[in-house]
Amino acid sequence: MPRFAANLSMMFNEHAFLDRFAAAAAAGFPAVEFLFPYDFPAETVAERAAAAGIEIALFNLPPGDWAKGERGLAALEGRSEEFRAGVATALRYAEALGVPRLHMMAGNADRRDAAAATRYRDALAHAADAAGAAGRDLVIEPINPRDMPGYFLNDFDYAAELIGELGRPNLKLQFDVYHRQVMRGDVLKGLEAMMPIIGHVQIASVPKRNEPGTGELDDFRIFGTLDALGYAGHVGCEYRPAGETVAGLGWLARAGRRD
Ligand SMILES: O=C(O)C(=O)[C@@H](O)CO
Ligand SMILES: [Mg+2]
Repeated sequence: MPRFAANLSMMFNEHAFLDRFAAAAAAGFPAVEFLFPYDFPAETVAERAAAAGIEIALFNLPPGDWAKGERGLAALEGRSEEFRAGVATALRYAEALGVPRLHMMAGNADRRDAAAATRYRDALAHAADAAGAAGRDLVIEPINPRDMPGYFLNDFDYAAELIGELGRPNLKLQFDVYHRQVMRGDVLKGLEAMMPIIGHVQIASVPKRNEPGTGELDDFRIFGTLDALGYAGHVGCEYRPAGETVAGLGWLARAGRRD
């Protein structure tokens, strides 16, 4: 069975953010992930995770003004100083929280705009190098245009090409099964082909983005494939519980039973 990480931005929303670490641990998760820790001092988040005895698998670099619709700064014009400050902040949090990898969001920009593509590439090289110097991985995630219209990184092959071209050993792909299925399908072959560059996996049912096992894919077969491919990283459970979080965890018991 893969190492599941509860996504605290979507799951356990019955509790305040800092209480979700203990709730996830009590529900049997060995790890968590979330969008952003920056509303709280790093030391406070670290204390809550340590008290719950739970590992933090991943969080994102600061995204710009999320409430105003910004979804990362990397490809945006005139924001490189803010982007670089965000990289430093994220690495400070990663150190305090003992987090091995960070997700760099791209921002809303047109991938066919050569200037935006150059900005994205430069930002990626900078963030990967800074993360590498701090002993951390950096991951990038193609996101489907239905959920995030206008998002720059909306193609798996493009992401894989960039990772290959930049050639940083700590720069990897975040393979979100939900986005892959919405954009392209061919999930099992995609996992197989991209496994050498995959640094993090996320899962949710398609199309409702609820619990695994409730949508159009055989999510349990996907878990088996990840095991068969030797994937040793985390699988982030980035889904919106259809009801109360714990009441919807039957899928986790079933994944453990492999039936
Ligand atoms: O939306 C997703 O999928 C994510 O993984 C987030 O980190 C970015 O919004
Ligand atoms: Mg995702």
